[in-house]
Amino acid sequence: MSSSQTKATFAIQNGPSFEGISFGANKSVAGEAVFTTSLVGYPESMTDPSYRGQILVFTQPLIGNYGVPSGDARDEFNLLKYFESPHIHVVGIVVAEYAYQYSHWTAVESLAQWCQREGVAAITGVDTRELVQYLREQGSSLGRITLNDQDAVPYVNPMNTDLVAQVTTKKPFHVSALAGRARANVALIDCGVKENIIRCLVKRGADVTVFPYDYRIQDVAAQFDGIFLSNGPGNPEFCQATIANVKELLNNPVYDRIPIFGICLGHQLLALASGASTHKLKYGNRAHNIPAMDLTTGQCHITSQNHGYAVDPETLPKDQWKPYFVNLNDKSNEGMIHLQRPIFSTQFHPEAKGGPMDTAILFDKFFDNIEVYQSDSQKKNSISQKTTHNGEKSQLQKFNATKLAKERVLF
Ligand SMILES: NC(=O)CC[C@H](N)C(=O)O
Repeated sequence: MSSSQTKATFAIQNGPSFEGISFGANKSVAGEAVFTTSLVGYPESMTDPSYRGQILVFTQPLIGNYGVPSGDARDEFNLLKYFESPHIHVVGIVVAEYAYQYSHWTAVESLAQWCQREGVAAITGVDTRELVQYLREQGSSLGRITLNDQDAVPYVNPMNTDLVAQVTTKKPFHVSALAGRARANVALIDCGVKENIIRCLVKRGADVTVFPYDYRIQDVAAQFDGIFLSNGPGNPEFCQATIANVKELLNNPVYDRIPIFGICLGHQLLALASGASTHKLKYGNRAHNIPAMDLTTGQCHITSQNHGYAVDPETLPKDQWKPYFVNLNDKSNEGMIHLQRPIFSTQFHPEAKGGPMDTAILFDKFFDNIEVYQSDSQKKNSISQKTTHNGEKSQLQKFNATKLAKERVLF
């Protein structure tokens, strides 16, 4: 250790402590300690809003070697090219060996510089094998990073707070398909959506309107060809307003042809809205190579995942739903499909960029459902009649997508 380096400690509540060196912000932090076995994708993972409030331990020993790409770079849809959201959401990271030298054609700064700028703590020199063995046996635990010249901060459990409220867009915004390519209008409920999910939709020809997580989506459903429920952080039970809104979509027969697709938290919210339950997993699934079997075909897909909760498949109403995918490692539920309606959801991330793209085909399935719905104009019209009949007047008239913000509204 050189004289310019700051010593740091990573401690687990009621568990072991590890000494190391700080390479991040000059700040002590606390959160839920979780681990990922992904080999690549630290910029994507750290900016994924689903990681809000967590301290992320990387089992890949060398981290930082390809630096950090530009957070300003945009693609042809004006979406962030390299990040999943504009800022880092983990409160801290723990690595075995930080690569002080980085090299990559997209890199504009080092991981250390990025963490310092974003106020994120980072510690290197930790035996992450020993640490992860502990977390695997003990289950996910609270942890904290303390810079040794500072007082330790109290342990906090981010799962006791409404994290989705912190990451959802504050106002609706709109992302358009390329000119001349639009073939569907999709409403996306933003519980902490990743940029690549929006990209997967607009790339296939959707004009996407993104709504705050508690927006009464049933009031505007008439003007959309499909509804998407996003990923997001924390315990799904905190999203009571979203659950109530989705429940109305599920229970009112007027909506019974509208396609719905949910990913990760979106899957859990659909399950809760259907009357099923969720539980916290012992230590969650965070990796890019988790096998999930499609129960309708018997095929196994290698999937990207990042979740701490799971749906209890036996609590799904059997006359309406069947499990769609199952995790071949721990046998947890990985998705569900409606028996009568064009609705399905997955616990894994079919869009995930750091990992395999085996299941991106599920976005095509959503668009197939949308096409069927679009050709059923009678059904679509009955929704607009319902929304006007109620005296709640559809917000269709006053809702003009072209006037909306073009990116997420942070404050
Ligand atoms: N990536 C996600 O959407 C995570 C969902 C939920 N917060 C969980 O941890 O299970």
